[in-house]
Formats: sequence, C-alpha cells, structure tokens
Amino acid sequence: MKLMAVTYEPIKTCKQTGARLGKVHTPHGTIETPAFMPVGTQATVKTMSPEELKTMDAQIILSNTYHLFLRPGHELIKKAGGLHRFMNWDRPILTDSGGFQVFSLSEMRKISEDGVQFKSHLNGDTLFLSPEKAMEIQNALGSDIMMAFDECPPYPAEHEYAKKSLERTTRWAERCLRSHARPNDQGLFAIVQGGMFEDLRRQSAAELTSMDFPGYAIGGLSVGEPKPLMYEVLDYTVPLLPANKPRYLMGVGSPDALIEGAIRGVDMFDCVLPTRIARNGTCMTSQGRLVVRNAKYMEDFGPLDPNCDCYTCRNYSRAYIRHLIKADETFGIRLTTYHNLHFLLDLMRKVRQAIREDRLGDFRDEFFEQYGMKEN
Ligand SMILES: CNc1nc2c(CCc3ccc(C(F)(F)F)cc3)c3[nH]c(N)nc(=O)c3cc2[nH]1
Repeated sequence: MKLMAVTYEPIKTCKQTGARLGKVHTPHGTIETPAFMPVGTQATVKTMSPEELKTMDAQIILSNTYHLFLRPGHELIKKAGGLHRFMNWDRPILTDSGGFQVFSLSEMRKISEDGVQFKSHLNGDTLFLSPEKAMEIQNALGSDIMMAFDECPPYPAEHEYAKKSLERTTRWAERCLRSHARPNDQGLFAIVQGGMFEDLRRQSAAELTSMDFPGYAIGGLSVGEPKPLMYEVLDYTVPLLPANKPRYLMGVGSPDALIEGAIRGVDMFDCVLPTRIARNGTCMTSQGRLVVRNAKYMEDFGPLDPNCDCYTCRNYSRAYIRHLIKADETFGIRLTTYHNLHFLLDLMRKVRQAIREDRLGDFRDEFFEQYGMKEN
C-alpha cells in the first residue's frame, strides 16, 4: 500500500449551521465526513464480518492499543503482517492510544511523567504504557490514524488538576511525534484536553496546534458531564482547531449527540453504544429506542424499524428477534448489532445529505421530533 499523508479535503459548509462536508484521505482509503466509526476493540466489531461492515458502508473502524497490547500482543499482530491483514479489513483503521482504557479498565495505576504503570485487567500482570510504547504498539499494528498518548482527566476535575494534566498531555504528544516511526504518512492525531474549562481548552489547543499534527481529537468529554455542558465546551473548542484538518470527538455518541456535534463542526465520531446495547436486545429506531426483549413484542411480526431498509429489517420480525435474544441465540445479537450499526451509519449519510442541501438545522428538528429520546 502506497504510504501517504492523512489529509483533510473540505467539500462544503452548511449555510444553515457550522457543519462541514469533507473527506479524510488515508493510506487505506477515504472517509466521507461527518462520519461515525464502529468500535472494534479487540480486532473485531463484535459479531460483524468485514463483508457485513462493507455492505453497510462502514468506511473506517476503530481498534485499541490497550486491548491488543494485552492480548494477543502487538508483536504477534506485526508478525501476521499488521492489523489490517490479521483481521482481514482493507479499509482505514484508527487506533486509540490506550491511556483512556488504562484508567477505565485497570486497577492499581500509577501515573508519572514517564507514563502509566498498571495491572492487566486480564491476569494482573504489572504493565507500563508511555508515549513511546503507545507509538511502538500502534506502528506495529500499522493503523492509518494513531492517537497520541494522553490523559483523560476524570469528571469533575479541579482546575489545577486539569491544567497540570493537559500540560503533561502536551509533553506526551511531543514525545509521540518524535518517536513516530512513519513520519512520512503522518497519521498521528493529537488530543485536546483541558476538562470543562475554557481557558485550559484554549491553552491545550494552542500548544498542540503549534506542533502541526495532521488531525486533532477533542478528548476529555463524554465522561459523565451533562450534555449541555459538553455542547458548551464544543462551542468554544472546535473553532480553536485548524479548518484544514480532521476533527474527531472521542467517545461520542448517541444519535442526538452525533447531530449536535456535526452542527458544531466535528468530522469524526466513535461510540460503543450500537454494539453494546445490541447485546441486551436494545435497538435504535427512528421512533427512539426499542427494547425488543419486552413481552409486548412477543407477537409483533413487523420489522424493528418500519423506516429502515437494512438486512435485519427487510428479513426478520420483532417477534423472531425477541425469541432469539430470550433463547440466548447468538444470531439474535448479530441481527440487533447489524441494525444498530446501520442505523448510525445511515444517520450520518442523512447528515451529510442535509449539509449538501444546507438544511442540517431543519434535519435536527425533524429527527428530534421523531426520535424524541423516548423509550417505546
Ligand atoms: C465514552 N466516552 C469517551 N471515550 C473516550 C475515549 C476512548 C474512545 C475510544 C477509542 C477507541 C475504542 C476502541 F475500542 F475501538 F478501540 C473505544 C473508545 C478517549 N480516548 C482518549 N485517548 N482520550 C480521551 O480523552 C477519550 C475520551 C473519551 N470519552
């Protein structure tokens, strides 16, 4: 694969909102933005085959330094020819740097200037991640977009802690840039931190954009803060990022948050929701969330979502899917996962079309009216 820089191609800005249509070019192909990126934590988007992901037009998937470092190990994946070869996915892959997962998954962590020492959540081994180690792992995986090693402060965090933390994240980003094995294709994104403080977000963005990364992520959000607060932080943080680079809002999100984030100029999103809630039979539909295992669907022979044309909705009924979930049949989870991923990918297709037609604000109002965030 010809190695090339990760670049952003702006296409147009929505006249009604701050949303923008664009393309992110990577060594393994192009991503149309705004884009939703399915999460594939352990080198698989749970229960989905690469062919099924292509059928629903997933243009990029995520995977994780932390999980793959612990199991099966990045050296094994390197021997297999890299993560694309190992999992038979020939489109773009973005990997997170592992810092966030250390804090959300492992115990006994010690954070220092050098990096983070922690216990494996699998076997209790004492392990260490640093900017250099995170880059070694991501280069071994061969991902197209790598994330700098950062600290995501807990919520809420004191101003002083958030300031100290962002300054260390900046120093870590510099160390990542220096230890990046593939400077020519520059697939390294920095992550803006600063908690919920405008002055700190400005400081973090200024320090990181002065190092001219090919892309920028907004970290430290979707960590338990109220949504209005997340939108407020986005309102003043997104404009600090260069207009000619991709903008990735980490860990977001639910359908309403994807639309609100796109309106504020975010290009890339990730969320574990579609695959996670599918496992307990919860589905995203145009009329809001539907818990298909509820008894009221026992004799409901209609599709999960009457407005959906995905494989699941064209071929199977709520009653059948409810039966599979209740019987703990894996096919049931495959059907709800397929539908949920298709729902979010299709939502972003509609968002991109609304930007083309300069009507994303109207689309938001229509969607919220229908979706209504109600459970039915
Ligand atoms: C859920 N909220 C949230 N998720 C956040 C994440 C994880 C994003 C991620 C990436 C890859 C995967 C993979 F499983 F597919 F691999 C899964 C999740 C963050 N990641 C970093 N580095 N900094 C942050 O400041 C940050 C803030 C985050 N808020």
